[in-house]
Amino acid sequence: LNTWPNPFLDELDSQLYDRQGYNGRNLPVGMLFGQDCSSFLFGPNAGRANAADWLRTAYHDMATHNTMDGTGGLDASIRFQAEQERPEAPFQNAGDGFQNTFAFIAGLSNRYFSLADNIALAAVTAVELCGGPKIPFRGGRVDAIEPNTPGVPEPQQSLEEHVSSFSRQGFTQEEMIGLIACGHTFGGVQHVAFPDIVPPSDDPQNTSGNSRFDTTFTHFDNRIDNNVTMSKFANPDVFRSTCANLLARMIDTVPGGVALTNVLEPIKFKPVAVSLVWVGGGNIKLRGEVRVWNSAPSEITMKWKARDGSSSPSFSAPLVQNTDHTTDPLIPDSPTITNRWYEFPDVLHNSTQSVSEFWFEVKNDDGSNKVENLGGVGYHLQDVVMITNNTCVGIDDGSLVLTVEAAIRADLGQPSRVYVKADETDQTGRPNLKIVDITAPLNRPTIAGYTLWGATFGLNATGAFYTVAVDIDGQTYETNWSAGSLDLNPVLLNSC
Ligand code: HEM
Repeated sequence: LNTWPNPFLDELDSQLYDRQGYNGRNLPVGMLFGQDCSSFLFGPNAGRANAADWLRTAYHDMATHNTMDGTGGLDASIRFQAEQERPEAPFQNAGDGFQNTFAFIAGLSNRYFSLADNIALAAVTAVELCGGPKIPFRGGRVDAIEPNTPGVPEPQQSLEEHVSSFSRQGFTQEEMIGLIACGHTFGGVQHVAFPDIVPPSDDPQNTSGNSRFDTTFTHFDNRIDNNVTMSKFANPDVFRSTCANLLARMIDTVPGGVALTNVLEPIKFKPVAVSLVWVGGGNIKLRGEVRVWNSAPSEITMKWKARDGSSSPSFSAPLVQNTDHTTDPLIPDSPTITNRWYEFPDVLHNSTQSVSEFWFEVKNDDGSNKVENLGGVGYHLQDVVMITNNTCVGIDDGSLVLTVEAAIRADLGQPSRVYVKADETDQTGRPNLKIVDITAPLNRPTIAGYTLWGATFGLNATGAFYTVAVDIDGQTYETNWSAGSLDLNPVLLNSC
């Protein structure tokens, strides 16, 4: 895919592959990085595990799907209290596993990573980090804005009812048996949720009275005690590959009209958090890093072109590997993969010359050379708008306050609109964009071809991503930066 930048795919890639280490995403923390999958939101002695809650949440969210009319599916509608407390079906959504899952993942979503993608990835993370197989992952799920019609199977229903319910969800009887087995390798049934099925517990290590489906309730394996229909799954490889398939289909069961991405493959050479920043006095810097997948180039050189498309041998500087920055994608069944990070060169560019395009020459550790230029296209930048290093985030009375200062090119004429887009959540926890217009400065001197615009405002925000957008002559130009990359953008470390 030669469309760069693509912040949506970049973010999905980070969520899935920057699992442990630098830039590490937070879902794996819920598994304590797979080292001890017994970890539970409310401490160790409840006899419960996040892994079980996260997988069960994904299934119950999906189980409302109706293949006939395309309604329901994995769309985060399980977050609505109404869906968790269905009066017509007191058993199906019993227990606190859904609230627990949302308590963990709330705030980890953003404009590129919906709550529904988050639920799907939480299930994948639980299975992959707790001994299970790698599950193909796609992104692009859309969050429901209201509860779905009921549809989760209930424990007291007959086998026929279960078969017809799974058929409505898009699974055959055999797939139903498989999916339940794959799900019930984790966790158990809680006394607090099902007092008629499970007796109370006086075990101080199991205060919720969780009666486990098997003895390895925090480990993904084919041990599911007392299940005679499962002889095929006695072969652990068959169990793993069947579960990988069924669980992928489960999380990809989405409402009609929702288009998912292709299965994500790691971006092998990934420029991250790239932006031009105005550092004052007519000088700009090109900030960013490159994540290199599982190799250790001996040298990476950045080359660039000026705004007018010209280049010169002096438009060249080495990237510096930051040896503190490594990530492990924790891919099951793969040998240890180490991803390394290289920082863009700290070069001052003159704003009248500027930068319009860059690419890299890579010397690999085996002596071979490679040019990274998106297959000849090059990484293209806009320089119409950039933030300045007076941009900062502060806290006032416990709330986030964002101060934005943007340098906007003067030679293209007067912008019809300049506005900031910042991540917020709505009252149901769904990611939402706050859009704030910046009014034109009163007397605006032009410095080296740029005019400075600014605004300060409060945010009810997760503060994940920020954008300044400029409309000029029917065109929109945007610069993006993220709070997650604070130390990539030291400008943001300036507290206001
Ligand atoms: C006929 C279908 C199903 C029925 C009747 C059923 C029933 C149940 C019940 C009664 C519990 C106990 C819940 C609690 O005490 O909190 C449970 C737990 C669980 N279920 Fe299912 N289930 C079904 C299918 C599935 C599927 C397809 C999956 C996932 C692929 C799944 C994953 C889980 C997990 C992970 C737990 C453990 C939760 C924990 O320990 O906190 N279930 N199930």
